[in-house]
Amino acid sequence: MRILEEELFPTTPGKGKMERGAHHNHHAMSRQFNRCFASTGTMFLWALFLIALTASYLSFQSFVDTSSKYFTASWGGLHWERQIRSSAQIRRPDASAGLSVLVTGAAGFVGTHVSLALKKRGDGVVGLDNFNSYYDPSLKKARKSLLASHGVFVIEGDINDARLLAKLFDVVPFTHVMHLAAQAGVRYAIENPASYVHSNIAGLVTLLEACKSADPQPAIVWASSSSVYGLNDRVPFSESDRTDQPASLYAATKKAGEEITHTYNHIYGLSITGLRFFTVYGPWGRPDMAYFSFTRNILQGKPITVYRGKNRVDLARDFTYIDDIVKGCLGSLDTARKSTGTGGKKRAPAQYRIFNLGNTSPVTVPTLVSILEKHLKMKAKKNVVEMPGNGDVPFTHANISYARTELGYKPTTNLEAGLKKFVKWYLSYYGYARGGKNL
Ligand SMILES: O=C(O)[C@H]1O[C@H](OP(=O)(O)OP(=O)(O)OC[C@H]2O[C@@H](n3ccc(=O)[nH]c3=O)[C@H](O)[C@@H]2O)[C@H](O)[C@@H](O)[C@H]1O
Repeated sequence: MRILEEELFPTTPGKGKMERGAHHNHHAMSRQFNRCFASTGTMFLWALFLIALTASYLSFQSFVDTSSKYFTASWGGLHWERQIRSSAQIRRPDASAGLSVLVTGAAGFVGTHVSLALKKRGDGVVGLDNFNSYYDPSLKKARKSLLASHGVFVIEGDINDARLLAKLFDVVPFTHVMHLAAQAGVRYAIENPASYVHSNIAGLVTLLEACKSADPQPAIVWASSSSVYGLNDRVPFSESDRTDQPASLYAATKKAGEEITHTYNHIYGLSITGLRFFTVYGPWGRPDMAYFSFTRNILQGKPITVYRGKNRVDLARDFTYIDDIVKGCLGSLDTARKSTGTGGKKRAPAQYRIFNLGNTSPVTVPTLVSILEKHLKMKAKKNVVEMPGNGDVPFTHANISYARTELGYKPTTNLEAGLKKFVKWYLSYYGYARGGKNL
């Protein structure tokens, strides 16, 4: 018994046996050697087995982590369905003219504003958001509370959760989907490329699958991006300009979204409107964006980094105020024609549109900083550095003629006025207005 154990689990494989073997004849030695070799081989197999076991345990753990990260939301039940139905209820005087909209990314910046605007005019709104931690989730929770106080219910869930989506379309026959959930940010794609594929590609397809199978099929309005113009240098950017030279993975996933939505329009008759937003800013904005992080740093006396293009040329953006964007979104929902498919089959050609929603007057980043300095009554500590090659483009500038004609879109807030409103909100939200503190 002891021998067997020694063969199976030698403490120092081979060593002792070879030393003993020196006193035996050649055959005995080779027998010993074979046995020793067999023992080493057995141990090797055991080691392999243990490694495989550990690897499968780890990958299972990561699968569990990933799944639970995305789908931890607890949803379902009668109370939950009642909340959804109530939130989706149209309360316009003429209910037949009202919309019932599923807003994805509802606790996001644009999602919050669009949801509020729809609710205020009596449309039904149900929000969906995964509350991920790309930026401070407490800001998203605060937006959720704001929405709740206006009667908009936001479900905590992921657009990749097909079961949840199917359930939602089961509970409410949404007329429209305003799809704003996405992994945003141009430069973050270098750090976390997978998150862009997860939300902007996989999530989009899961959502489109749910919309295609829904009965009735909703019309879809969704957020593309000015970044699809990439290295295009024809100004101002028109919808017909080339968009095949993206400068970032973010841009590439938004461009892919335009192609993917086209496919669903073509095959299944989904009505699609893609909106190319140009650097949207305003109250309740995104902390990862330049105007927001500059404000935070200026108030805290910390330096800001201002990127500059090649040959010391300032970067410029067609910064667009949130209220103008909201008008463009509502105009798109109102003019969207119905989807034409049923039972997952197209019955007739459906509408497919893409619009620029910009402000039409680009402003340089140093000018953005001076406007903030003026409103904050504080000087920024600026580090001017050459733009790192991580996805930025030198400038953006929207031609909005098409949106003006089709949607009646007409931006009315310039950067000076819009930043004034943003700073007012920022000071109040973070407690400065009450002599409070930096967050
Ligand atoms: O239109 C869009 O489709 C995109 O708009 C937005 O991207 P951008 O236009 O890059 O906005 P934003 O980060 O505010 O940088 C503004 C300027 O400040 C410069 N910038 C930025 C950071 C910094 O530290 N320093 C700096 O100079 C920077 O080089 C740039 O010139 C959205 O984030 C994005 O999700 C997408 O929707």
